[in-house]
Amino acid sequence: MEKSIYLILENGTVFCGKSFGASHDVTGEVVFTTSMTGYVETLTDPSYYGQIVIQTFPMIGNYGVMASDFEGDVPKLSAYIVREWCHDPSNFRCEGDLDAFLKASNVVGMYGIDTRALTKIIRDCGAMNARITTTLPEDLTQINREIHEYRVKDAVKSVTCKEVRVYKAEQEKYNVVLWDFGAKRNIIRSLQEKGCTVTCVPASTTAEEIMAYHPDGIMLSNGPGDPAENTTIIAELKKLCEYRVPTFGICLGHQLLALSQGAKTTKLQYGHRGANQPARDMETGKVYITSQNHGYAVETSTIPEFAKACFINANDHTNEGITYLNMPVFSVQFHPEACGGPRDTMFLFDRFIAMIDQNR
Ligand SMILES: NC(=O)CC[C@H](N)C(=O)O
Repeated sequence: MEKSIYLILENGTVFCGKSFGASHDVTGEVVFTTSMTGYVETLTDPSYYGQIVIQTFPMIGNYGVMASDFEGDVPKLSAYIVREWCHDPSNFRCEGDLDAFLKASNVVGMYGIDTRALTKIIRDCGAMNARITTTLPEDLTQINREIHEYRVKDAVKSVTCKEVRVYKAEQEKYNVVLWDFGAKRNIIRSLQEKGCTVTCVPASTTAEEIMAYHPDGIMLSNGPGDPAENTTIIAELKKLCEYRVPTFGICLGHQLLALSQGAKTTKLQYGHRGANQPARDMETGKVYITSQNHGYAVETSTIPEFAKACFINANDHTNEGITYLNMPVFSVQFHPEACGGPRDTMFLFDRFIAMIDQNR
């Protein structure tokens, strides 16, 4: 029999569920993702660092876990909540089940709770902190204070690569530096497919050090945490932009780029996390279905006059992309590299390559 465990939300609500995966107490920000598939990518996406992730889809794990779908080396999220997990996955690529994977990765899992009720609370009250605990004390005052005070610290520093790594393209045509703030692997794969040899550099790299690689293009990766906290990176990025090298930013990369050019970011009520978020191309009016995972957004009214918004979210009209008019630079809030999610916006990698070609 699995043990009972408790989820204590910052607003005082307590859910009782069952334990799977690792079993220890953990605190984090609770967020939900609406993806129906792609849970392996969700579990290993470094952008979830410090978060307790809820899957709104009721049954998770039916095709098992396979290392070739990982988006990072190991899971960085704090805990994982599902309605029900699949004990007997079926898939020719399956290498193990969800429970074994969470145990091996030391990630706390919770199942058997009403994830719909939980998601409704997050939708109404906004993303909030929570604690998962094996023992529920009678007096919650102390725990409630700790939950309330919890903040993710050093998010980017905790997930960036420790040293430079080079990923060769089969037929190398371009040399791209990927500034790694917690990059998903499919960004690297997508660039390699386009003939880019990718030099992945740690978040602490300076603009001068990046320029020393003589890059044809620069890719700014996704990553965890509050974008505005990365003040050193933002200052380096401002310097880097002055070299006018073709640059493409994704998610956190998009936010950092905007911040470096004087725009502001705000926290969304409960963020966009899922595989069917609609992003409207503001020039053509065409709507693309995109994969997303973010809790912050660039405030449209703060976008500088030398830039223009090029995508907006068709649900809540928040900014989803910016093109800079004074330099060969553009960025998007969603994930064109997909995984898990639709490949509708893969063409943005071609746009980046075209920018590089034009600049040569
Ligand atoms: N996936 C990402 O890059 C997320 C960016 C940022 N941490 C946010 O939550 O908004």
